[in-house]
Amino acid sequence: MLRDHQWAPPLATENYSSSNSIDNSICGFESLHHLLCASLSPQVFQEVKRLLWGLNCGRAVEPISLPDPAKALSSKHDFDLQAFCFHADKELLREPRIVRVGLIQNSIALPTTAPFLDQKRAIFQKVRPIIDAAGAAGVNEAWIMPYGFCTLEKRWCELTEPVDGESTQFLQDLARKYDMVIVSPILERDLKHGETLWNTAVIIGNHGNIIGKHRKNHIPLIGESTYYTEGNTGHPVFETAYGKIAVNICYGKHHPPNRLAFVLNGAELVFNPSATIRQFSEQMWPVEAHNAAIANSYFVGSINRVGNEVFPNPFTSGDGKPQHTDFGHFYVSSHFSAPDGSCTPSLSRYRDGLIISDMDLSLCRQLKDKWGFQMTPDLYLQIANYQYIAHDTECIFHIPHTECIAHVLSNLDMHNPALNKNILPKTGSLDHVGLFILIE
Ligand SMILES: NC(=O)NCCC(=O)O
Repeated sequence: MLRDHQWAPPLATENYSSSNSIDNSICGFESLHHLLCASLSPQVFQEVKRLLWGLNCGRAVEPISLPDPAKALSSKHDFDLQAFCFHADKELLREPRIVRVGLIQNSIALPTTAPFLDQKRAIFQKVRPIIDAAGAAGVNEAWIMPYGFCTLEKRWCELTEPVDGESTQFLQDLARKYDMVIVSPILERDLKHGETLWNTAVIIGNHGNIIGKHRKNHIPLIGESTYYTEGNTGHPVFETAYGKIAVNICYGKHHPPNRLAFVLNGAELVFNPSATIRQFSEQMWPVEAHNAAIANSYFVGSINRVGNEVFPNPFTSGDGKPQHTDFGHFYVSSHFSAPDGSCTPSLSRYRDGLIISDMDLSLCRQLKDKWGFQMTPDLYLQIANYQYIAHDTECIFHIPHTECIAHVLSNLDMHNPALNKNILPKTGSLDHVGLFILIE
């Protein structure tokens, strides 16, 4: 949007691999949606939109208008603000279950060389007006710190917090103030159990209470695995005042059985807070999110970090390329995907932003009834058991904390005791989560 008027179609010979490397835009546009809207005739754009973003109840996903104070905050603090609505069919026996959900994408606020406490507090200050803007909150993987894991330096461990630490306290006040549920992904230090580190999402209830936590359950081999291991919280689904939610942290989005486990435990909305760059997964980003929503009949909220983070000491990424001081451009592009295959456009590829969506959670059940993708869970449970046996000899000593077992048991039991009987041997270890907000 910022530079749309300067854009001209690229020459056929132009090297697309460098076409977005200067300002991280897409040929001068903030998002694919902006690019196509400006480049195609209205009729062609309508048809392209139908194919790329789908139809919800027979119509394009509708933008909705937001109150003026929210728009004023977005102009004043220069963040992208977009809002949409997903409908469901009217049911005879159930009232619509409409919730309003927000995802926040944000960059770090100070250079990675600034004192750590200043870095963290500056992010709080920056995110505060975005949360104020919609009375909704957003998600990023480990949102209160740079993505320092790529450097392999252990100094970033100083930015760990316990589940009830400073960032949780900061968000608890806002959760109470706006009556919203917030998911906050942090680098957790478990002070009660040997100071173990985890990549964790804390789920804060609308009364400021801590509902629970989830620990990232698939760790990519790109540095993170030298800080923490796979989480031990299973696939918890959290009953909130507004709906049943789960968090599938970043790399977990690539694992279909992982995505399936959340719906088997009752999830209606799954957040995917991420920290990832173009070279890894930009082309997979919308495809995997939409696929997760379709295959599991739940809504997905995908969020990524913003910007390029430059670190003081050069490092390599183990790919044979020269040393560098930044990991790469986080392509951001936060958006929502719905169980019927429709989705919202993405937020800016390079600016902070807040995307809000009203969604009727009835759509989850309606799609289950229509397509029946969950009619044959036993097939998948056999696979789950097989995998468990295959790993058994290696993993037998990985006994989760009692507290975690209890947590997993209660979550599983609550939603599907019949299936849990079979799932328990596999999920007898715990995982974690990210950050999002529900309003109303
Ligand atoms: N942070 C993280 O899990 N990154 C993995 C890369 C990706 O999944 O795109």
